[in-house]
Amino acid sequence: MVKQTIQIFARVKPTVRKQQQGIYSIDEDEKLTPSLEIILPRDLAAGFVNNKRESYKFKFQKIFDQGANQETIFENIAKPVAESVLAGYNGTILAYGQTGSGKTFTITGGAERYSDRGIIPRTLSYIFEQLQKDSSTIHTTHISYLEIYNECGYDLLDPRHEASSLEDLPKVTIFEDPDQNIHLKNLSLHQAATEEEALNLLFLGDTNRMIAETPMNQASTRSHCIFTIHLSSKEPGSATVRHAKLHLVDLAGSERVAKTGVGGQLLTEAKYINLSLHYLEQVIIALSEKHRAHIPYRNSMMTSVLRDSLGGNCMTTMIATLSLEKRNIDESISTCRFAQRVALIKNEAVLNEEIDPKLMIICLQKEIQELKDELALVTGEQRTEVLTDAELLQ
Ligand SMILES: Nc1ncnc2c1ncn2[C@@H]1O[C@H](COP(=O)(O)OP(=O)(O)OP(=O)(O)O)[C@@H](O)[C@H]1O
Repeated sequence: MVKQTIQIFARVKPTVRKQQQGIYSIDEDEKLTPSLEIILPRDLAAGFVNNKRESYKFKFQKIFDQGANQETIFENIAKPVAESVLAGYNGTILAYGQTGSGKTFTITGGAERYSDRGIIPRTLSYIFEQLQKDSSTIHTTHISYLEIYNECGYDLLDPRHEASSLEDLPKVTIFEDPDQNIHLKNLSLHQAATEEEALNLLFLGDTNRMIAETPMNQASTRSHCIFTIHLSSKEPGSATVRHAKLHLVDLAGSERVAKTGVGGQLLTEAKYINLSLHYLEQVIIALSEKHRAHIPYRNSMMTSVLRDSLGGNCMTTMIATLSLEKRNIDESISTCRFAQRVALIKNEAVLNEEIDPKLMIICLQKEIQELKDELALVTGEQRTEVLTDAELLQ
């Protein structure tokens, strides 16, 4: 078992204007945990908080400033998680931040340049490369891609997606088995034998992804998306199968409704998004408090799906994406505050091994035959007939 708190990282999006200097600073002392200081300009300090504090400091595992490229992000954040998934542990990477702060860019990547590939394509590439190297184990990889929009789940890899509107598609629903394990109904799992097949599934899902526009971001994604890589592996001849899941999560924008200036349908979306992020926050608050017996996972679909990633059997990492411009200071502070709470959550990851009953029968049959052969050798009696009822009973 590996006990670990959720790892938190910060990534600052490049700003267009030069005037943003002096709004934040990063202290990268080798001995201490790096800290990000957000400095409130005087005019904002009076309005934003009553006690007129002028700077806020937040600690992160690592802080990636504007110049950090996608390769650096992958190497530092995603690769260690991918490695533990390959070793048989569950992993989750969550991107959290306001609209336009770079969540999608970090998780999926930008379409313009190959070097802009984000965590998902790079992780797929790394995982398949490692699986290919390890020829002593039999591996199977499946992909699922879930979108949670207005508290309803949709399968982004449903082939009917292109032909039907969202409302006509069967909703993905949650059910809990008697052992309290969560299962998702109507979410398809697609086998991917190669990196290319897995990437095609990612592109298919992204094409189907619900996009609506808000005044803040021309192509803002108003939903939560969970891309999951399911890995199974077993040694040849063994009945023990290892399962590990890697959730790569692009959350919807965390900003408040008032600021986006939306109405009608978009306001409904914003309410739902805020509601599900509010439930996520409640779960995180409950988990970060000691001795809390009840954790309200069931309140929303997202927290139900991510139950294991939050305070459960999983190695979880969160990336706080920040757009550190003057007008975004309050949102950036609230993103950092959220991250500080998340950092208090302890997870306990265990190896997910189970015995495949069919393989077990084959192994036992083989063992029986070997024992029979051994017995025949000792007694000198070659018996081929089946056991009598009395012998079976015995
Ligand atoms: N580190 C970065 N380097 C270069 N461009 C970036 C970076 N981060 C974000 N961008 C660009 O900024 C824009 C907004 O980013 P992105 O769509 O990833 O935001 P988001 O947080 O996912 O927003 P939403 O909540 O709407 O999904 C995009 O055009 C993206 O390409």
